[in-house]
Amino acid sequence: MRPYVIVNTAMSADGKLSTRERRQVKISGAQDFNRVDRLKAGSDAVMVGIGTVLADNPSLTVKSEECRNNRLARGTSLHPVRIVVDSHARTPPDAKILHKEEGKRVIAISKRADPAKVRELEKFATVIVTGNDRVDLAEMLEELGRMKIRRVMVEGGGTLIAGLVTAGLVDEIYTFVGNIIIGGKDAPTLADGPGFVKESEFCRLVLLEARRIEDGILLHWKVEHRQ
Ligand SMILES: NC(=O)C1=CN([C@@H]2O[C@H](COP(=O)(O)OP(=O)(O)OC[C@H]3O[C@@H](n4cnc5c(N)ncnc54)[C@H](OP(=O)(O)O)[C@@H]3O)[C@@H](O)[C@H]2O)C=CC1
Ligand SMILES: Nc1nc(O)c(N)c(N[C@@H]2O[C@H](COP(=O)(O)O)[C@@H](O)[C@H]2O)n1
Repeated sequence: MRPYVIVNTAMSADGKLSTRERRQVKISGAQDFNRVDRLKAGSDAVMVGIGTVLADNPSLTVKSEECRNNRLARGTSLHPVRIVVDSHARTPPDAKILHKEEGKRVIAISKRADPAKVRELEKFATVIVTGNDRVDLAEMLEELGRMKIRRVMVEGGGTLIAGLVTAGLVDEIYTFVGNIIIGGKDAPTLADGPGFVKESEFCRLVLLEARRIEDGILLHWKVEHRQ
């Protein structure tokens, strides 16, 4: 069974996740960062696409002492499993996600990945192989389920989220909308990729909550799955 998948992103008031050069922007304030930390701490795994690793070099660790202690008290590892979706094994061997603090890492690759790069990554991470040229997201999630990962938080970016949404693999979405305009038609958004053409293909959402946090608003959506 695939894990429950929760997407979390911060976007500007005009719906951008970062600048057109894919430069990371601080959109959330301290209060929202704490919420994200709690969401992460409550997950078995946190996932990003290779685009985010190359652009931001994130560590994806749980930050607050309280959240770390709660995880340890529950008998789980200090940090959720950190997962990179990376068809061609482009994750730099010195990426922070592979080295910052203890914990399990998973790199999901396709059959087309360069074996030499894969061998290098296997020193730091468990490698899952699905798909011929691109990671098969449904198969990857099934494999994560077999690894006893029940709840995955996806931190982005827009290309990976679009792939997951298109494949009907997302259950909930949190979007924090901050009080800035980043602009630029080429700046990343929540769901990039080719987009849907027909209205019947659109991903439908149910609004669970809209809450002010500092100078922005948090939207919490549930995804309506097609029967
Ligand atoms: N504000 C926020 O909350 C966040 C912002 N960001 C921003 O987002 C940007 C990065 O986003 P983006 O460039 O879209 O990269 P992503 O992190 O979404 O990674 C996309 C890559 O994932 C790989 N991938 C493998 N299989 C699939 C699949 N089946 N479907 C989709 N993708 C797949 C592809 O590379 P390959 O084919 O090589 O495997 C693809 O190019 C950065 O600017 C970052 O700062 C990121 C996270 C959160
Ligand atoms: N929640 C949130 N708010 C913002 O303003 C952001 N820019 C992001 N970006 C995401 O956070 C990751 C940073 O992870 P680490 O602090 O290195 O653990 C970054 O890669 C984006 O995924 N998120």
